[in-house]
Amino acid sequence: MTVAEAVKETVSSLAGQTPVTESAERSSTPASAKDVTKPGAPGTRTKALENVEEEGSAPVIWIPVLNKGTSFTLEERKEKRLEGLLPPAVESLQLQADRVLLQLKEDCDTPLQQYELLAQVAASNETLFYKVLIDNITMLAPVVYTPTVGEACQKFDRIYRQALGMYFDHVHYKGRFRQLLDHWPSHNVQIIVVTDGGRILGLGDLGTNGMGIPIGKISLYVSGGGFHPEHSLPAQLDCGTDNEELLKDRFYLGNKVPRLKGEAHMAVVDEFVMAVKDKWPDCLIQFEDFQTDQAFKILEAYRDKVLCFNDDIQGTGAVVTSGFINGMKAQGTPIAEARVVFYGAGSSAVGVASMIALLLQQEGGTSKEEAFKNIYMVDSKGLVTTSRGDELPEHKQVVARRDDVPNIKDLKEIIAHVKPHALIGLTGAGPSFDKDVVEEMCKHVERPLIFPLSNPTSKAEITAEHAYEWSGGKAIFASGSPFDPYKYQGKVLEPGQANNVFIFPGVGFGAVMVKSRTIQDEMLIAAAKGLADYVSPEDIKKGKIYPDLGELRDISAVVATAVGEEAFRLGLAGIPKPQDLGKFIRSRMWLPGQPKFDPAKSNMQYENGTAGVEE
Ligand SMILES: O=C([O-])CC(=O)C(=O)O
Ligand SMILES: [Mg+2]
Repeated sequence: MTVAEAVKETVSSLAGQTPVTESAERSSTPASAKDVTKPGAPGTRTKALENVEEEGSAPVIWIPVLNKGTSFTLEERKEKRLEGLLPPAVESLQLQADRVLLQLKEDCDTPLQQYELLAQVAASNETLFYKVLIDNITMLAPVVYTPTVGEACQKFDRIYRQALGMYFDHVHYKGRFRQLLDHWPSHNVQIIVVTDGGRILGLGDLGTNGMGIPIGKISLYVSGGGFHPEHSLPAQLDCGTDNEELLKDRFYLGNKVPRLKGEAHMAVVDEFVMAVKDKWPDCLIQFEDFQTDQAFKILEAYRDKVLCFNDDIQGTGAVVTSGFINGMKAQGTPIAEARVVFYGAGSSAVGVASMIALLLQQEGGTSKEEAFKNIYMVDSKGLVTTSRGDELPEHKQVVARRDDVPNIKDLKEIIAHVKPHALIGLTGAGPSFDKDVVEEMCKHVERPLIFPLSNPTSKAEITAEHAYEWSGGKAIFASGSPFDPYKYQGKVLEPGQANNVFIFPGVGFGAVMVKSRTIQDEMLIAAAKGLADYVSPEDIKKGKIYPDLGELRDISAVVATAVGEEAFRLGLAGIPKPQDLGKFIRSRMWLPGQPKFDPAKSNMQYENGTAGVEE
């Protein structure tokens, strides 16, 4: 006798009735106890009951994007056949959120435990997850995102409970990616963050463990940018891994094959991009944490063809450009005169340098060559020059110095030679700005910009404490991972967070809402300026050059509007121009507990005279 039959027999004997029919029992009795998956356990995105499978729909409490859990009213429980599937209390979303907050505070000893708890909530009830995240973004961004997400990626295969996104596995499914996309339950995906795990933060090749990054970025696209969760998709390209430890790890979840290189790698990326464009032509693809060479190749291949950008090259480029604009204001240095030393010459460093050079071009009316004259890149061999005798990869050739600079290797000596206004660390290598380096910076500029941007915290080039102590409290400090405020001689100094989280949610939302065909660097400069203007002149004078993360939603609305405006200016937007673009953007930002935006119910006015009709 199967479990289902046993249950039926018990039910009918208790009720003194003939056995209930299959259809009459379908919302209460599992066909097989083995098949029943509790909400939040693996497999809930799909079907868990045999009879449900036949009918093609699972109870709504098992679909994370639709589940409201104990918030379903008695009427809804009746209508959706949920009676008996929930405890009696009908709770508000706020009360549900209070419970999660209590659990986060009282039941979790470490940020990683909080990460795991939140992942569990996300896997069963996305509305609740986003309510908690949005209302507590300052406290929880460091949990779902940098720096805790770094640890979560390192341990992804150990703490794994839920897929939470899609995996494009080249070993088993190459040639079938388009078909795989049809398995994703949402029919309208507007934003995808994709990685191949090749260079996760400053932690190197983490293979499929890198999936934590798309999941974390997507949670900020929704909480910070305003996308509806149903319109978002975290994606992992499994291209193998060269990480020896993972290859030996019995829990590792990816294919244990060497990482694809060159054309074979590009073929997998290409199949993915083409599949997405075929299924969701207006969807934005954000490339994330690919190895430097591949990151540039991928960006060059698609930047003018499809709606996409690379967050490490362009997102980081824009966020640092924003801090640079405000930092120069705080210093009183005209932008066109500012000299910048980059410690590191990977994708992010070259991305930031190129973005700052574009700003210098725009502001100073200079040529590209002229703009690059104020930029000095340093890699493991010292100053990057065309004359130092090694063969430079393409991305370094753009930023290599062509003039007659000496071949210096030591960072302190380079600073003594260049006398920079800003020192930007993007090595991914950990502490490297020592006391001598900071003191040398201070010899030439009253308030030097010191930006240790490598993530997570352990990879930062210098801590806030050291930067403030060694500069006598003078440094204008911003880091990629958050640092706590620091008390220097009785004065509380607030480190800024120069993380692309201030840029990507707004850039993505703005570009998608105006249906931009592509994303151009001018749009990222517009984002950088929008972010820079968000900070008040009084704060800038005090050395506070970035806003607070607590304002992320409002910041993203401002960034999205600036990006949308620029898309219209460049002739890339695919909708008529709304009379009030800011209002248009804000009206579309989703909040938990609210229905999806319905264009039919909107009465937006457009510059071309149309009204009401939107998409
Ligand atoms: O994820 C972050 O915090 C910023 C980023 O893109 C990186 O470090 O690769
Ligand atoms: Mg990144």
